[in-house]
Amino acid sequence: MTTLTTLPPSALGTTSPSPLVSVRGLRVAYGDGPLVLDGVDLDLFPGETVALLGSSGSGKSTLMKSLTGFAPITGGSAHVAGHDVGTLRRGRLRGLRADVGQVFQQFNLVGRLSVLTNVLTGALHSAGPVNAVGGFTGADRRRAMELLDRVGIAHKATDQARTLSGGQQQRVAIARALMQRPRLILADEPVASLDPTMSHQVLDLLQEIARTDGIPVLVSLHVLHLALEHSDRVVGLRHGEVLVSAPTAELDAEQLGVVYDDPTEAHDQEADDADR
Ligand SMILES: Nc1ncnc2c1ncn2[C@@H]1O[C@H](COP(=O)(O)OP(=O)(O)OP(=O)(O)O)[C@@H](O)[C@H]1O
Repeated sequence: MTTLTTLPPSALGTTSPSPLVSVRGLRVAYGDGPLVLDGVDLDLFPGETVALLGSSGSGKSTLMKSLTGFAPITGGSAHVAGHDVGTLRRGRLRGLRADVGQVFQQFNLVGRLSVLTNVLTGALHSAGPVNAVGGFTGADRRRAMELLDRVGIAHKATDQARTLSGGQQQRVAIARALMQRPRLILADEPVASLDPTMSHQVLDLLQEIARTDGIPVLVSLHVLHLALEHSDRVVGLRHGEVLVSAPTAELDAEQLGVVYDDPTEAHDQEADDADR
């Protein structure tokens, strides 16, 4: 089995920033079950987009959940924006989760609410109970509109979210994540429900946000060539272990085949994507 690991460019040189996320020897098991993550190391640096690849069941979602305290850490450590996730008690998890913007495959918008209100709900992560009840401020509304403008759908602000296309809904979800002023963005299969054109647009947007705002973006993807086109670094998981961690520019589809149970899986995905 081949393990391909090189340091990210941002980790080289004397002026390199500290990682915002630092995971070492992470082990996760659900209940009495087997280890789902087995000794995972991961660093995420400001401004980089890291694609997370692996077969179904390899542990991609679990790794993301472990960064927000939603997965049972049984060994090793995960530090996220200054939080030591494995040691946080329930009350402190709120602070961690306010620092992490999340984007999901099914967008997770409230369909009957307006696009603008959906974006505003991102502000609730940092609001205390009084603010949450008291409504949103004018400054909140202005910021939400600016974010909708940034993601290209300000003209849809008053529409019900359920009336938007999938690609538009995912843009709303990204604006909502930005509303909470995240220090990290986790995107779990954000384009799995989108056509190829929309997929490229959404991934371009995430990469632009990472670069412009200096926020690390960790994005799990099933389609290999999307990872090669839209990331600065690739981390490949297989059966809960990191087999590949290298700058995207140093990788090709052949090398990434090692992360799949069936090496042809990677190439089949590209054919599937082209057929859609
Ligand atoms: N809440 C849970 N309880 C028990 N087992 C779980 C739970 N969540 C995930 N698992 C198991 O952990 C393993 C990894 O699952 P995970 O969802 O992290 O994989 P994945 O790589 O994200 O897969 P996919 O690409 O299909 O989303 C699987 O064997 C899964 O059955």
